[in-house]
Amino acid sequence: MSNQPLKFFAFDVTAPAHLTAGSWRDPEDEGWRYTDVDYWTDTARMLEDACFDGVFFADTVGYHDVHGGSPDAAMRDAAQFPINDPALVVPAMASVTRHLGFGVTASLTYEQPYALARKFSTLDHLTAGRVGWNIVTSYSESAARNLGLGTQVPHDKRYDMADEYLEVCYKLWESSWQDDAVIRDTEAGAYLDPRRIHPIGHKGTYFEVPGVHLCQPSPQRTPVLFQAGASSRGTLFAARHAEAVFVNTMTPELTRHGVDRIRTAVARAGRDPRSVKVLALITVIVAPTDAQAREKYERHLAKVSYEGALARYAGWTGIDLSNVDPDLPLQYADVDGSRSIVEMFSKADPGRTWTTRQIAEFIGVGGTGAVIVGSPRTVAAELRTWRDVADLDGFNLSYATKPGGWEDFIELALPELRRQGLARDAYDERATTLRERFYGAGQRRTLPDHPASGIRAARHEGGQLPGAVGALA
Ligand SMILES: Cc1cc2nc3c(=O)[nH]c(=O)nc-3n(C[C@H](O)[C@H](O)[C@H](O)COP(=O)(O)O)c2cc1C
Repeated sequence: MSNQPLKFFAFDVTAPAHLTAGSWRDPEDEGWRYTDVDYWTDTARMLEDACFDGVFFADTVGYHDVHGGSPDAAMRDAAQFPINDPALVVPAMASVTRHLGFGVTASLTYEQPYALARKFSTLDHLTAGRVGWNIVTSYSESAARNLGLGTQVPHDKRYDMADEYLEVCYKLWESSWQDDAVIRDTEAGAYLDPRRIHPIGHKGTYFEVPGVHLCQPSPQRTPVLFQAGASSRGTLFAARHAEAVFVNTMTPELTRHGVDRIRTAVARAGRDPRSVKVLALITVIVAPTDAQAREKYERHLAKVSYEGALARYAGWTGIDLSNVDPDLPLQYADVDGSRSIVEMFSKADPGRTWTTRQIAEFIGVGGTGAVIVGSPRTVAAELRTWRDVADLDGFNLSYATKPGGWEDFIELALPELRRQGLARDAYDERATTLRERFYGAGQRRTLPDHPASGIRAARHEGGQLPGAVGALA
């Protein structure tokens, strides 16, 4: 268990509504401003003033059309739809901040590694090393249909492809360019020294990338790698590649089982299990007193869209519950969508069964994460319990309305968390990149036991460089 101050990320999406079904109906909610760049720069300033570690953007390249066999319910409730590309607001947010990190979800199923590696190198340059990639393989049939695959790649095969995808990215980020390849030698007439830029020569089962990376080395080279799929295959993937995992939550005890499983898998993969940071999805509803917080929560509950919640569940998992008796208990089924979400409402707690109605009620506020409701003291006590029981490093904070949910957290809960040593009140000025935020000042590159470091070492430090593109005259 970590005694460091907790890490806090704001969990958001570039869409009018995220995990709380019907949040947009609250007059205080400003989710509709997602198309306005000022909204994002204001949010960035607010989070940096409060010393948040970062903002964490969810994303999907599909829409929820499984519920009732149509996208109607998702469209009516703005259930993660319409949705813009989060990567494109990051440079604007970075330009008004110096410390805030950016976790950006991007699917590897619909973009070649060569193109994605370039996108993240660009973001790492423009954020001065403050970017992380939340690696997802996507759960959405509609994404597969509209992006040319017809149907989804089967669940476990997606992760097999993802392993090779990461290998290609590591080669591009870590080994293609030497640190000193940009020389800007006006005398010799050479901006670059081609001898220091190397083709990666990758030819694998799924990908072929013979050439060089398009970008010069960025501050972190490999962005901080996040992962959030907790099925058996997903956990194996996380154990190899993730530097931080993002977990759903129901109770601290159940979350602990998942966290133990991840740390055991990390150790089996030959890495230090404590080096993988665990962030939990949580929504905090805080007010000056417990009673006022409860009232606020009831107000949010009254606005929850039952159909909107089920449209989300159906989209995430591929399971349509629209024609199921809402009070019948449900059982686990293997799906090509998110298996961890199906597991959460079936196998995770052997002592409990779930009905459609209960799933909709749970998801309604804060999605697949627990909701903490109370005064600043209650919230601090709860977060401490979650940290200790579930062995967490921090939280990804969702909201019932935005930006009010985070404003309340910052104004009311943070001072108490700071008093109790649970939250920082200043940034470490020496740790300027996102990776240093996790591992301390000076650690801009992946840790030695990470596979990206293996590729870096094999190509550079071992002196065995692959053939250079050309030679300077
Ligand atoms: C807390 C949390 C947040 C997630 N956010 C996203 C997201 O924004 N976009 C996405 O495509 N998948 C998201 N996922 C889905 C997973 O990353 C994963 O691709 C999916 O759950 C399927 O993998 P699994 O069967 O191993 O769980 C999220 C999962 C969790 C637990």
